[in-house]
Amino acid sequence: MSVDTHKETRSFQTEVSQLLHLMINALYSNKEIFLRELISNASDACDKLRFEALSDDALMEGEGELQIQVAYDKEARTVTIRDNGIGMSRDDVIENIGTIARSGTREFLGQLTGDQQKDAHLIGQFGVGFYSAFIVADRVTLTTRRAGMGAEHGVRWSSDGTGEFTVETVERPERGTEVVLHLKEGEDEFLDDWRLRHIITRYSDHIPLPIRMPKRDDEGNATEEWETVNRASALWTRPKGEISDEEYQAFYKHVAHDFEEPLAWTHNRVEGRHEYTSLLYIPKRAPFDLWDRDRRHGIKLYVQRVFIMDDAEQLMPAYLRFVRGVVDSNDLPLNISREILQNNRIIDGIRSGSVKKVLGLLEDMAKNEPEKYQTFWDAFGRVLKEGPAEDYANREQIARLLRFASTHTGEATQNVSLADYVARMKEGQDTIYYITADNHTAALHSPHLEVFRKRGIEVLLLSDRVDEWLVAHLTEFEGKALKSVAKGDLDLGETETEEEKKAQQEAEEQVKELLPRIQEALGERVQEVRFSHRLTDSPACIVLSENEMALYMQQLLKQAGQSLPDTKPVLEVNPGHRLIQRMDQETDTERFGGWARLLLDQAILAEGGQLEDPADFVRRLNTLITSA
Ligand SMILES: Nc1ncnc2c1ncn2[C@@H]1O[C@H](COP(=O)(O)OP(=O)(O)OP(=O)(O)O)[C@@H](O)[C@H]1O
Repeated sequence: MSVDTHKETRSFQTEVSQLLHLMINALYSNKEIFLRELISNASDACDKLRFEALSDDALMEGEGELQIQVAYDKEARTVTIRDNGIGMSRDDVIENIGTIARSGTREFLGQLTGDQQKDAHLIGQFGVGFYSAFIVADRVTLTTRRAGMGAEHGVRWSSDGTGEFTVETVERPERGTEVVLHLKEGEDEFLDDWRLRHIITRYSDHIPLPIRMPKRDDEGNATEEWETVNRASALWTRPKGEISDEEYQAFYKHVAHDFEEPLAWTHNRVEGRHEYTSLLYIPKRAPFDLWDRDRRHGIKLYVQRVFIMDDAEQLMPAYLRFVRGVVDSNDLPLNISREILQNNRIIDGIRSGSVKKVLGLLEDMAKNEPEKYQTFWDAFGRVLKEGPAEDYANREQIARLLRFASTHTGEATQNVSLADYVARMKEGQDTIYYITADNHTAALHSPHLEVFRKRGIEVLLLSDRVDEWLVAHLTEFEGKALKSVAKGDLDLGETETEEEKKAQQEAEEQVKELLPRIQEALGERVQEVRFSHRLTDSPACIVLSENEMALYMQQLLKQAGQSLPDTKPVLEVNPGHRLIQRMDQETDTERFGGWARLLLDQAILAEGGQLEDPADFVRRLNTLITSA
């Protein structure tokens, strides 16, 4: 095979250029992180080689010890990071360095504001990896060779970070990657032995490979000898008591590619039937692509300290996809593949054990550190809400972790637990009431809440997309049924006083001829017209049957192109309302029909539904107003 050696100049993908520009400003105050990022990449590359070499020993090319080297050259004003890991082919380089192949990148860039501090957070969440080199360097040259390929397949990539890069094929006997940073004017602080060692021990101490720097002689001059600067043992293998919070935090930043501290972690060595160690973290913030259910999961799988794979989604269910960390098994075979992981008893055991640990960690936090838990909930609550549907076995424990907005406060913050709700239930109340709506305000102002307000009964206000899905699977909590206030018959049972019952009966008696008239006027448009026990201020509302989807959800699905069975709503009218009483007096059939349609249409609108012919609605409304 002939080798394509030509040198080509290419442009960065537009997104990369934008990111580079914004990142350099936003992260400047934190510039030393470039070293952590490049060491992280080097360590990942060594992990990958070790794994691939399990099935193809030749990839090691006779050089067994994996290591990372960091050096600097005062004269040339360069810092070099070198690894003997998997390396890259020419195609790999073009694909990996110079493009960002992540969905949602454009949306992410759109969120950046130019406000340095805010952007730094966002960019941190996004992860800048290799590109962070350009914070301190005005030229970066990466030379690499993929393990197992001939020396003639070396590749050199070079760029000043302003829009273009060059790639050429070069001779490179050593496998692995070398990144040379030509420092910008004023960045000489990194041409310092002590400074570099300090950064390495601060951020990369836990990297399980040796990170080496040239040994210095008594005069401070570099010798030919290399010495290990970091601790170089896998953090999770050490006893808990010997690991400081700072070490746990630094390790998190490495595994999670996050710039922020984690919110909490749980570190466990499990012995017995299966032996494994897990170190699992809850991040503080949601990564920008968390909502994508197909995105990569954050657990790294190791077998006896050998890295096996990233994003082992079999280790964490989707509703806990925000968890990051490592699992290291002693029982799995080293040659395990993704396919084998699928139906593996050991993996199933590790997974259910890890889920328990995470749920336990969250439960502790909710109990002992409610403010911290709120931070967690605000970031990841919507994901956790997928839990009861996905994880039937743990649904009670998950239910205890849920938080909702509620009429108790009326605020949009989701901070009411089901247990809080139950503790406040009225005498005689045996049901947990909720309403689902398109947004918090719509929920809070729904006519369905009127009678609950009057009786002082709390209603949970559910307005996340996932909520309909949640309540379809979570039908009870501690023996109390969860029920939508907008669906099915409403029986407020013993909370209704005799007096209230009597007043309702009288009001119904007064307008009792009305129901068949409205029914006739609306014909096929409704399933049934009946008197309501739900309303105090509104004249009418739509009621759905127990297993029907809320109107705003039906709307969403229709917009997404799904065809739904045509269902007809039940219209409930408020016998005590003036509009209803006036309709009772209306003798003109045509005008009565107009009022009846208006009643139905406004009830649909209040429910977040959409009218089939809004212009017609407006015309009818105006006719009625002018004739009234
Ligand atoms: N030293 C290296 N050896 C081999 N491949 C590397 C090396 N550095 C980077 N790469 C490749 O380039 C890709 C992009 O690296 P980059 O640091 O930009 O992002 P990342 O590490 O994938 O994620 P993040 O942006 O979250 O850090 C890596 O996924 C890897 O495939």
